[in-house]
Amino acid sequence: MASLSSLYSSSSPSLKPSVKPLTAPIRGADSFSFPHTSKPTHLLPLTLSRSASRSDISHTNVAAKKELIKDPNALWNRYLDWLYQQKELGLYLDVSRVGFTDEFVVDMEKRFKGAFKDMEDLEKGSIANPDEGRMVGHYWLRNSSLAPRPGLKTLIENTLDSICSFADDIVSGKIKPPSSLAGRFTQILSVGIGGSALGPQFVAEALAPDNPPLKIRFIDNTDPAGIDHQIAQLGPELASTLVIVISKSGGTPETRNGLLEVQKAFRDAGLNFAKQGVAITQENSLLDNTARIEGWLARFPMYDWVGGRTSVMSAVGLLPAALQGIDIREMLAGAAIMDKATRRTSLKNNPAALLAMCWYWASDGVGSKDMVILPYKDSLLLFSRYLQQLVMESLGKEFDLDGNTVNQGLTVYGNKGSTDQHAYIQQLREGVHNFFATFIEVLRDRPPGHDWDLEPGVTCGDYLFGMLQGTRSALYANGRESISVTIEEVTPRSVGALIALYERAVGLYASLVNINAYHQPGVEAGKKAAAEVLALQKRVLSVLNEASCKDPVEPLTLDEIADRCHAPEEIEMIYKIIAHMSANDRVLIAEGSCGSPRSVKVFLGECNVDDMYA
Ligand SMILES: O=P(O)(O)OC[C@H]1O[C@](O)(CO)[C@@H](O)[C@@H]1O
Repeated sequence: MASLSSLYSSSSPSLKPSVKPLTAPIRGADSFSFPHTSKPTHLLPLTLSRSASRSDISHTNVAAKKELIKDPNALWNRYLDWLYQQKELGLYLDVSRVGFTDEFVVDMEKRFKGAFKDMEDLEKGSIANPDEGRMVGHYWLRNSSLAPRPGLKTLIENTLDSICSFADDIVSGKIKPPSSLAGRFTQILSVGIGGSALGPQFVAEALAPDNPPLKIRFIDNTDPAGIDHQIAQLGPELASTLVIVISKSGGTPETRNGLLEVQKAFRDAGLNFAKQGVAITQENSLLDNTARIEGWLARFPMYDWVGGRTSVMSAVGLLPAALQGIDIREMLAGAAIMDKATRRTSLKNNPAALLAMCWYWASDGVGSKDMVILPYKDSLLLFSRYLQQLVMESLGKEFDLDGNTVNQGLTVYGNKGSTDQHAYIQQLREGVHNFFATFIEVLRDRPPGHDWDLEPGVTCGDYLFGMLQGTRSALYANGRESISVTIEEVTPRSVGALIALYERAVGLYASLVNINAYHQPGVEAGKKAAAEVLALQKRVLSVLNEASCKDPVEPLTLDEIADRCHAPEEIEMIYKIIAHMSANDRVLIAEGSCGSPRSVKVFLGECNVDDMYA
């Protein structure tokens, strides 16, 4: 394995914005109203600063709230007029409670021409991620014939076949764990973070049967206590645990740490990790090479042209799903149907375009309002967390494609209904008006034959339904806009479709606001800073070691340590490093009070003449 510092290496692209004026659209001052009652909405070229535009907009909404349609007939007609249905999937989209105007739609239809063209080019293999010089091909995963080269088509199909047959062999016990005590694999421990965890987590929560052939657990952080907890929960079943290490880059520090911790647990238990380890990563990545050299049980590919946050229909999401007994071909089929539906170039008949249009309307095309996702179904609990990365890592960008500073984004949060009704819906209805809601409704309450009336004529599911409809109405009555997505059941097909719907909506929205949705340059800054902290920690230890090897030992103040590290400007960070190490029983001894850092004097409990910290 490479050293920590090499794993932290940063490659943030240098984006130099030009000084062109910002031209972002906003809606007009009297625009928060429905057709028939509204004055025209204009998309104005904006040359003000962003803060100016935001305050203008919030005043707009407060003032215009009164203009919402209250007449039930007019609302019903709007509902009928805009209701979208995808028959094959049993999916409906209702945008009637978003207040866009006819004029806005006409303007957006023009803008969508460009967005549809961008999407068409992307699907044909254009370099849709220009900073990284990459194609963006997650749509090919569910329809390999779209792949721009025959070799890619074959790769996609072969990988899918090998996922299915490997999963079958594991589930059937044809491939067994090496320990003679373990009959067959019973558990999966998935190690990965971000897009290498969120998709598998969402799919597992949504679709895993009550008694899956293999149960799944996740290590998705570098929190030692969290890792210990997962391993402790496995207990003796570690011997029958398939460890799937997922990292597109193969060098993400948190994932590497998770792997090292799990490998140690295997060593401590006298188990052979390699015979239970599976890697999902790009060919020749650090992880891939490690898995190959150590002879892990299996390796599956990640592709350059699939981003982490859209990787759930690659081996990243499909392998864990198949091992849990989830029908992955149905997931892919649902996504493929949705892909077809969202390729249509008529705004009204394209559910992803309708979503993107509503986001644009509701957030003024500048993220001025947050998107609250409210699935009324426990199994969809993680949908909002999944969407948080998909939407925010894709749309949260400083620069647009022309280098203008735009600070774009759309904040996503949510949990589930009706639970949230007893948490934050109070603020949504009556408090600060900084959001729009998306209700995810599931028509089927529970499998047929299990329902019963807990009151005459009323089931438990009727309550859930009532809570959803009640909240939607109550929010609307107070001028809060909402979108409703309805599916018949939570199935592999509908989950695949939901994922595809939002992937496409994000892509279209990104085109509308002219940003690259497929890179994440901002994440690099935090990684780089973390690497610097760890490098400073090594210098601190080295300085302390030198002082502690003296006779007598020379305890150092924080100022002295900072001076000897040639980093006086880092004194606060040095204090935090020392406080953290001392809280964790390291060899370091700190005298004085942590509450008054100037009183602290530090030396090492052991002197290391070879200075292993240098
Ligand atoms: O799969 P990897 O390469 O380990 O990356 C994990 C996650 O880290 C990010 O790059 C952000 O740091 C995400 O985009 C990605 O999903």
